[in-house]
Amino acid sequence: MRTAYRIETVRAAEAALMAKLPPGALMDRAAAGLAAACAGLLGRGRVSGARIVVLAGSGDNGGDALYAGVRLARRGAGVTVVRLGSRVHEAGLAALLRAGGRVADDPYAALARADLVLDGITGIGGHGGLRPEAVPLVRAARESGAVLVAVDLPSGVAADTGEVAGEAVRADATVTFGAYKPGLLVDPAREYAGAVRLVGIGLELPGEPDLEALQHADVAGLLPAPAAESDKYGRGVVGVVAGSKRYPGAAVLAVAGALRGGAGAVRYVGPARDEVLARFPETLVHEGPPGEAGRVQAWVIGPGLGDTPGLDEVLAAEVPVLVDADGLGLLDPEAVRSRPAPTVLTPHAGEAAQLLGTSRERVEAGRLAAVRELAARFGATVLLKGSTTLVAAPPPGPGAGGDGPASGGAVRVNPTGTPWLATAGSGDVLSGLTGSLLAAGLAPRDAASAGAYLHGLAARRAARGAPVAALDVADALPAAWRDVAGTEPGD
Ligand SMILES: NC(=O)C1=CN([C@@H]2O[C@H](COP(=O)(O)OP(=O)(O)OC[C@H]3O[C@@H](n4cnc5c(N)ncnc54)[C@H](O)[C@@H]3O)[C@@H](O)[C@H]2O)[C@@H](O)CC1
Ligand SMILES: Nc1ncnc2c1ncn2[C@@H]1O[C@H](COP(=O)(O)OP(=O)(O)O)[C@@H](O)[C@H]1O
Ligand SMILES: [K+]
Repeated sequence: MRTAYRIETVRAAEAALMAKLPPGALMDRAAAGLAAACAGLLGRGRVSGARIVVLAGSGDNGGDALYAGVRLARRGAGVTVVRLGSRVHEAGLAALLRAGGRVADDPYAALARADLVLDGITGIGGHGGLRPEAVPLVRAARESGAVLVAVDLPSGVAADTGEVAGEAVRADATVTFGAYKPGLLVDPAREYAGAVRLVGIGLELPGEPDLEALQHADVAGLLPAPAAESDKYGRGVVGVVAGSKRYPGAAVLAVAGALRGGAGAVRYVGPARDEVLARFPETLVHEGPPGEAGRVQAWVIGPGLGDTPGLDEVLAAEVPVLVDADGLGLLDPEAVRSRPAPTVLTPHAGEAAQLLGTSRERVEAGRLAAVRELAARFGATVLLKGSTTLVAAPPPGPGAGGDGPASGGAVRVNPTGTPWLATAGSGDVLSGLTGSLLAAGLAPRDAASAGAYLHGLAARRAARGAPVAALDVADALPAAWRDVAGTEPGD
């Protein structure tokens, strides 16, 4: 599990640790890790003679960068400091000057010649994005061809939310201290961070993070496996209400996902029975209303459904329900909140915007806030799809499903996937898959995060650098499942 903590928590852990250590010890640890990472990026034997520029802001983030500069200067690098703001970390600057570093006469000339630039403008103390005077320097650093290394965070991004107001440093790599910050894992900020390396500085952090990303072994521990005596009903039946005369394909895709999600049987309800059966003869089909379809342990409703017949009936069922696509358009928060069984909503940013009464752009700029807000408003587990897929469980309530702690618990960020997934119908596969995991007995937050994980992995396998169609993703799900399930704990 990869975990991330917000600024307040990191600062509290830092304060507790600093109280036990001599002054400067933590910054020294951070600078040592940073310098080692820079040496690695420059390459073996390339530190001596390397031209390094430190962009130093006024806080401790600049201090880290300056002390890393000291270590690199002692190994023979030529280190030049560009001061931003009225003051810099004076002890750090003095140490760097003693080690042979100097303050740049012409910052742009220094940047143009640099092999590596350290962005020490702001870290977790930054607010309000890059200031105007920093913008041209950051652009010059980006255009210079030097390796651009962000210290703790790319300056200009919001550590807690992943939001980026205006310009920010686009780093090749970020060396972060003590803990990942949410912004390093959530777009748009994630994209600015480049390759992220965590340097341990000995922080003791709380057991419950603000954000977590499952890894193979975590997902392996969640996936259902049939016992020797399981029958198909024991493994769970997932009901899929999807498709319409206009969009029969959505039904086929949702069923394709559902058949690969671990349920023992898939029941399809809707007008696309012929299309579904032609492709998947193993599907149980039903043409009447969902309530008469027979036993079902979890419902998926919405993909390609048009005007959503059956939504009220499905929501009335006392089993988990996943609502996607067209089903989301008519959703009444109170109807969802008052359900005794869990509900999972799987909007993309546009659908989330509609549900929240805001714009798509605002959802994409502030995904974490949007997913938390939706989970609270609907009392549902929400899987917000997109370039960073997030899963938030609701705060406790009738529909919470009992798997989230008091606050709703950590938001999960999905680490798999590929931009090739942005293809029509791939969301239908995901809703079928996730519904199937729900029917197999996974708790809502686990079903949603394991579903997103497998879906993203399958897409990567299917794509391997080329376009994929949604059905290719569904076809790659068993291989993705095997990759994950074959993982030993700790892998
Ligand atoms: N507290 C600790 O024990 C440790 C802190 N460390 C470093 O310290 C950093 C936090 O240091 P600080 O709290 O001093 O904060 P920062 O260095 O992140 O930034 C605060 C300073 O930047 C200025 N500032 C704020 N927003 C700005 C903006 N948009 N543009 C330009 N300047 C801006 C503020 O006036 C303040 O002087 C961490 O990110 C990390 O790099 C590490 O050394 C590890 C240990
Ligand atoms: N830029 C992106 N990078 C990675 N994955 C993406 C990106 N954009 C969309 N996706 C993923 O693609 C899928 C698209 O689903 P959705 O928007 O519901 O499309 P559809 O309704 O056509 O099925 C989701 O799993 C989503 O997370
Ligand atoms: K920085």
